[in-house]
Amino acid sequence: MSSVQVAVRVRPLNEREKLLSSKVIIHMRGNTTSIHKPSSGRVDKLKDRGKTFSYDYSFDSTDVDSPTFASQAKIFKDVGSNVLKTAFDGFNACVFAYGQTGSGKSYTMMGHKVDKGLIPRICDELFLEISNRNKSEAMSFYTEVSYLEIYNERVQDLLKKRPPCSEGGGLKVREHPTDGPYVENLSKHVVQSQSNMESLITLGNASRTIASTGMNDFSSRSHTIFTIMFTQGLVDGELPHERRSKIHLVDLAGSERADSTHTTGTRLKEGANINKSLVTLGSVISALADLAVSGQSAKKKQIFIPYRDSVLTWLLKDSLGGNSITTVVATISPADVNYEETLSTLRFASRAKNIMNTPTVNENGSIKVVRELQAEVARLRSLLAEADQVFDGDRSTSVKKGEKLQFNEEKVETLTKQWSTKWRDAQSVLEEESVALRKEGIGVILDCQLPHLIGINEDHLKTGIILYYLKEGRTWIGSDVALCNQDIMLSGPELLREHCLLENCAGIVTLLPQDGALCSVNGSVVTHPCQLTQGKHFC
Ligand SMILES: Nc1ncnc2c1ncn2[C@@H]1O[C@H](COP(=O)(O)OP(=O)(O)OP(=O)(O)O)[C@@H](O)[C@H]1O
Repeated sequence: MSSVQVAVRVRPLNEREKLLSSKVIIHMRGNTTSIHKPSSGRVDKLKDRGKTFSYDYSFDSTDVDSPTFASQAKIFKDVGSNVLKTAFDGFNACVFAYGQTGSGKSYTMMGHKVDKGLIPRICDELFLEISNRNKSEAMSFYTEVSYLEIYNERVQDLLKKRPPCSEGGGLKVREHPTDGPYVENLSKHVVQSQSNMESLITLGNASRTIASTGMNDFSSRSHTIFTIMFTQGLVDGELPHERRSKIHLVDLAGSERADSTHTTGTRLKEGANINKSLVTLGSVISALADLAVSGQSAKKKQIFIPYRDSVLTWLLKDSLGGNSITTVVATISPADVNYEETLSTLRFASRAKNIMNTPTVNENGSIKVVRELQAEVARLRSLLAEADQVFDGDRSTSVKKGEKLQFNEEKVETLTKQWSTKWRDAQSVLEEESVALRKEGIGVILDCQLPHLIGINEDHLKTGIILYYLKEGRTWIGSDVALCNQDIMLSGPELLREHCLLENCAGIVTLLPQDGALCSVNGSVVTHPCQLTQGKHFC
């Protein structure tokens, strides 16, 4: 069992709060956070209106010159590095940022280019650690990411263009009998470097639903979940090991109050949906907290956790009360004008502390079987050795044990081989640089982030489709009788020996037809250099 870790972070006063001459009502000391109610008169002043909460971390980011200032690097050191340790140990991890609109959730999770937040720092450190471990251990790694947003209770893939939710383009959430809730058809991208990861983050962020509200000029109007699926493989002696972990990094939309955000129309509808999932999140957290304190009592059986009441809680089911090591970062404003919202966030964070999760190391099931068989092999071997020393006259028992031993040994060998082949295949996908085949429904989808050509035979009765991956530099296309070797060899009546060449310069591909060669793009004949883009039909 592991309790949810809770951190609270207070940001500096913003320009609006300064214009309103707001007072700072948040004070942090060690792990505690105190809030003081803004006074409205002399009588108020006489009462002690301060409330103090204790958390795992209280991060004070109000004043960059203060010796206790909590920078982005400090948040990563205390929260992010723990996430990575958890993942390398084979557990699932989750961090989610919760707080009022404009309180610093996106700043904490994503940050800015020059002041990176948790997500980019975790990704950078992940690849740094992978390269360190690659040097010293016989280990290999396989990393995939997905990025989604939940907008108006619909799930949208941020890494793949699909019809907008308003046109019925939302993805479906389903439940796997053992792996739990998942998003059907959500794209997963194989990532092999930090720069690869950075491009995907930039791509996803550009697709987020953001708008200006009264509280924040760049307010996130959706909840986002950035997920890293991380697998480690190792053959230690004869024994294979495979551990998988999922890291969910969640940036929630802000809790709204129509009066403070001056919302109307679309923004109001968004606000209602954001509130719906945040209210459900609050109910789930309260129910889980009750569950943790109810021990073995009869009341425990009556506690219902309303995960299914919102898409957000349904997808985060495992991170809340399940198989994950989870951290909540509650972000708050220091200003007196936000007293009510801030107090409500601090109370939410306090309740979240009570949640108990049950993280377990995620091992590949077939490898568990190999381990158990190995243990059985060792046991049978020692029984046979004992029987040889003290011959008890019962040969048939020894023969049976010997046969079982041989059977188990063969099974261990076969399963180990099967796993090694599967793992090697996964690794070769990485080597082929981001080219991956994915089953989708009854079809197969090709994910390729590099420039490529797909060759379709003119004879429609032939079913072979060839993928030509376009390397950086020049790719020559011609016939097999050309004077110099052609990279792509085709055949056909009008094909010249050296027909054309494709020049790939940092992902920009230009077609250069040779003199007299018949080339066409989207049905128009091309005789001069022409830039090709995704989806063009080139003959
Ligand atoms: N710790 C901090 N230090 C400096 N600036 C901060 C900090 N936290 C937030 N800010 C600034 O405050 C503004 C609002 O922050 P941010 O967009 O992260 O809020 P949010 O909670 O994600 O809001 P929303 O829910 O509306 O998306 C941004 O301009 C951000 O740069």
